Amino acid sequence: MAVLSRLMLRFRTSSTIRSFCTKYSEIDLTRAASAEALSSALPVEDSKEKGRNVHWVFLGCPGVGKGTYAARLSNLLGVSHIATGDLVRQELSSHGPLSSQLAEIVNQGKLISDEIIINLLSKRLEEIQAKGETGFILDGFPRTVRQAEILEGVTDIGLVINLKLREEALIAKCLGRRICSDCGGNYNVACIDIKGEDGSPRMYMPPLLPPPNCESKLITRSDDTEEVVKERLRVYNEKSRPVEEFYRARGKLLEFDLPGGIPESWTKLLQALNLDDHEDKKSAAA
Ligand SMILES: Nc1ncnc2c1ncn2[C@@H]1O[C@H](COP(=O)(O)OP(=O)(O)O)[C@@H](O)[C@H]1O
Repeated sequence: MAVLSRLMLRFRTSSTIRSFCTKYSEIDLTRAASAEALSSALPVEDSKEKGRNVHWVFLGCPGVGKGTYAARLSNLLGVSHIATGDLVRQELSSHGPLSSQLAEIVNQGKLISDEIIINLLSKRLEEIQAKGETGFILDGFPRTVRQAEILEGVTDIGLVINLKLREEALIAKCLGRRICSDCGGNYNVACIDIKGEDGSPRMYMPPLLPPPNCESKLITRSDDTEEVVKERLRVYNEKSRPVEEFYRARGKLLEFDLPGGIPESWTKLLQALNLDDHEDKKSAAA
């Protein structure tokens, strides 16, 4: 508890918080800045039901496929998938008081402040708790060592899966990403075929094309331009790469090199997680 109080104190008195207090008076900053908010929103553990104790995190560069595999795994284990990038995009589309400031940060490829992201995450965790759920898979959080410390102070993360892919494939995947503006389906028009060099295997990822009824409704994320993707990769290396080390040092990091497209990678990921005998795996992949 003392550790948590110290974290909260540091969190509350930082200059970032003070500047946001002045700038974004619309949001409840005491709550936003409080690790306590996150702590109280976290579901209470109950080991009796399947997946309820899963408190896992997906790490990895932009475009690596965190969303795809976190969603499939959540489906398989019957727990909530919480993607902080989706929470940010929801906030943007709500056209609330924070929207224009957030849009500027996201479209520059920068990170949202810890306090705003924790505020959004706390609200989502409260919704999950209200539904009586206790397990979750986080995707896109933590993204800084500070966020990791705050999370570590309020819950015990069991496993951190670090997805890895070569940088040229990451850029191609981000640029090929498409979303159906009608059904929200995620697709990718990139066909990635990278020849193996120096003993590394060939990397082949076929496109994930939309069904005919989505074809005319495809949109691209505003931060998926080449310039912004490169900045997001730079920011990942600067701010999020140390988070890998944070969890490696605690023996929680599972490194996973994606071998290729979704079917092959999903099968190998389940093997790495010792979930390959899971009875529901076929339906989860649907
Ligand atoms: N934990 C976080 N901390 C700060 N900013 C975040 C966080 N999660 C998401 N964001 C913001 O939302 C944007 C989109 O996030 P996400 O969809 O996870 O992107 P990516 O494809 O780069 O992994 C990020 O570039 C960042 O501006």
